[in-house]
Parts: sequence; C-alpha cells; structure tokens
Amino acid sequence: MITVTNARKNYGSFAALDDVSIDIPSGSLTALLGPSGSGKSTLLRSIAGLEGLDSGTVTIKGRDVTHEPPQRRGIGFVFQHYAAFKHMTVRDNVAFGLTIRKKPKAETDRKVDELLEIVGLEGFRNRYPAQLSGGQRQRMALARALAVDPQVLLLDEPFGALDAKVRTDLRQWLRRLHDEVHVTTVLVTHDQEEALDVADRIAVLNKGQIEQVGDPVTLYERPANDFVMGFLGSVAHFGDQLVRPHDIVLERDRATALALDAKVAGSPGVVEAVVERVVPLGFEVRIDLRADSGARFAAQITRRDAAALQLREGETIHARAVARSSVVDVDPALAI
Ligand SMILES: Nc1ncnc2c1ncn2[C@@H]1O[C@H](COP(=O)(O)OP(=O)(O)OP(=O)(O)O)[C@@H](O)[C@H]1O
Repeated sequence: MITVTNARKNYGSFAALDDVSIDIPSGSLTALLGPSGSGKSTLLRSIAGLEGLDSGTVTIKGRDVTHEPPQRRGIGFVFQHYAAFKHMTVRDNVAFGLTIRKKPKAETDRKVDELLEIVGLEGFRNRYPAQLSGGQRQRMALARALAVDPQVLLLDEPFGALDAKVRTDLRQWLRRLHDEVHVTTVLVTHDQEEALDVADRIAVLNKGQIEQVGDPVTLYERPANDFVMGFLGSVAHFGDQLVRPHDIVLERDRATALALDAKVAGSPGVVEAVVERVVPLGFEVRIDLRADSGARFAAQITRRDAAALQLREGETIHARAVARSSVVDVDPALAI
C-alpha cells in the first residue's frame, strides 16, 4: 500500500497539490487522471521522491519515506520520453540497475532474459536504442525499471509520445504485464479511455485536489460530481441534469415517452426536440438535437434503434433519460 496523507506542494503562491490524501492498494494498477496542470505528475513525483512536499507524508508498505531520497524508496520510474543510454545495447540498458548494484553476471543475465521475454524484446538484446521503434523503447524502459524488483512502478504518461495505434496496443500489453507481475503500479494519464482501459482504480484530479477515487465502473456510472462525469465520457445537458448521450432514449410518440418516463423516479422529464443531424458512428448513431428552449444536446443510440425510428432531419422527437445512476445535477444556469 502507498499512502499519501495531506500532501501540499506550492510553486510560489500556486498550489499544485492542495491537501491530497490517497491510499493506493498493493498490487493495484491505479491511474491518476486529470486535465493538464491538475497535479498528476506532481503527485507521482512526490511518491517517487523526485519532488519534496511542503507538508504531508508518503508511506510505502507502512514505511514513512517522506524524507527518503528516490533511490531508497524501492521504486521504478518510466517517463514519457525515456532517456536510454544510447551507447549501450538493449541488454546493457535493462541490466543497468543490476550492474551498478554489482550483481553476479549469471544472475543479471538470467533476469535480463526473463524481462526481455516479458516485454517481448527477446530478439532485440544486442540492438542499440536508436534501432528500436518508440513503442519498443518504452517497453525496454519498463524492463529496465522492473529489473531491480521495485515495490512500486511509477509511470508518467509512458505512451504519451506514441501514435494512437501503438498507444492502444501498449496499454493492453501493460495490463497483461501487470496481471503477470502484480507490482503496485501508478500511471499518470490525461486520457480517460486509457485510464478506463488499463486501470483497476482511478483517481480523478482537478486543480491540485482529488475529486473521486474508485474503480472504473463506479466512476463512470456513479460520478461524484459533474467534473468527474464530464471527464470520464461525453455528457449531455438534459433538463436540469447531466446525462450520458447513450442514456437518452428517443420516442416518436409523446404519450409513450411520458408513460415510460413516469416510471423513473427523479427523471428530468420528457424533452421535445428537433432532430438536427443524424450521424452514423459505426455501431452507434449520434442524433444531434435542439430542444424548444434552443439548447442543443446529443443522444447516442444503436444502429438498430435508429433504423426502427427512421429519424429524419427537421422532425420533432421526444427524448427521455434512463440510467438514473449516471445522472448528476447541474448548475441551474446551464439547464435547458
Ligand atoms: N517546477 C515547477 N515550477 C513551477 N510550477 C510548476 C512546476 N512544476 C509544476 N508546476 C505547476 O504545477 C501545476 C501542476 O503540474 P503537474 O505537472 O503536476 O500537472 P499535470 O496534471 O501532470 O499536467 P500535465 O498533464 O500537463 O503534465 C501546473 O500548473 C504546473 O504549471
């Protein structure tokens, strides 16, 4: 378990961490998710010891490491742009931590072979970093961080500089790697899809504070507030509430819409809206709508439902919301 308690970090008068407390369970893969400048990297670097806190404490496995230097915290760290030793082979880069600890060569070789296999770089041991792709370099960085058997693996946007396809492949690979080695991992990302995809717990940060911590399903389905809801997926302003576009149901018939809506406690009601655009998105179809009040919102429905409704642009439809769990109240000024 990593425990951060009442962490504060100021840069001048700016609070990068404003009284942050979080428990990160052993063996979990926890994502620190938030917009740029929310304090994710500062929190990660504080856990690593690369940043000193103004106040508060960090413990790793029950040991207070607040005043310990990074090398005494039992951590492995991977950055977005990994600084590999260019003149060293992949083998020597991965072995680095073991070599400086003067481990016997046979033990080092065995460990490096095992790690290169885990990260899928067995055939690359004699190459130099310049002869690797970006994704391969980041995998080498992970192998290097894991070589010294860290208690904690800290990853700061490790796939941030890679293209979308490689990024998606690598995050699925990271999930499998984590299932294999179980090292407590903290991943900084600003990408909600990445966090939902790989993490078993997500902490959402905003302006130096933690808004909510939980598993991906809880955060998505039961966001604590509209910031978390908006950050974890698209939202529509519906009545006086925020809902997910796929939680809006469209009915051609007003009486049906009203009857079905009456069964939902606390519903924002039925909104009459004009279909402005029908946008096919593959499996789903997005319907851009304009309410009587002039407010615009979008519903997302399956192709099959869209085909059954046969919506035409310019016609009037009746919209209602379902899935009460993922509805949060919004500021009345934003309501439609
Ligand atoms: N060394 C520093 N000196 C002054 N301000 C800093 C320093 N490091 C970070 N900050 C500020 O602290 C805030 C939090 O930075 P941090 O890097 O933790 O954010 P982040 O959530 O990781 O953002 P990003 O996704 O853009 O990296 C930012 O507003 C940043 O400008």
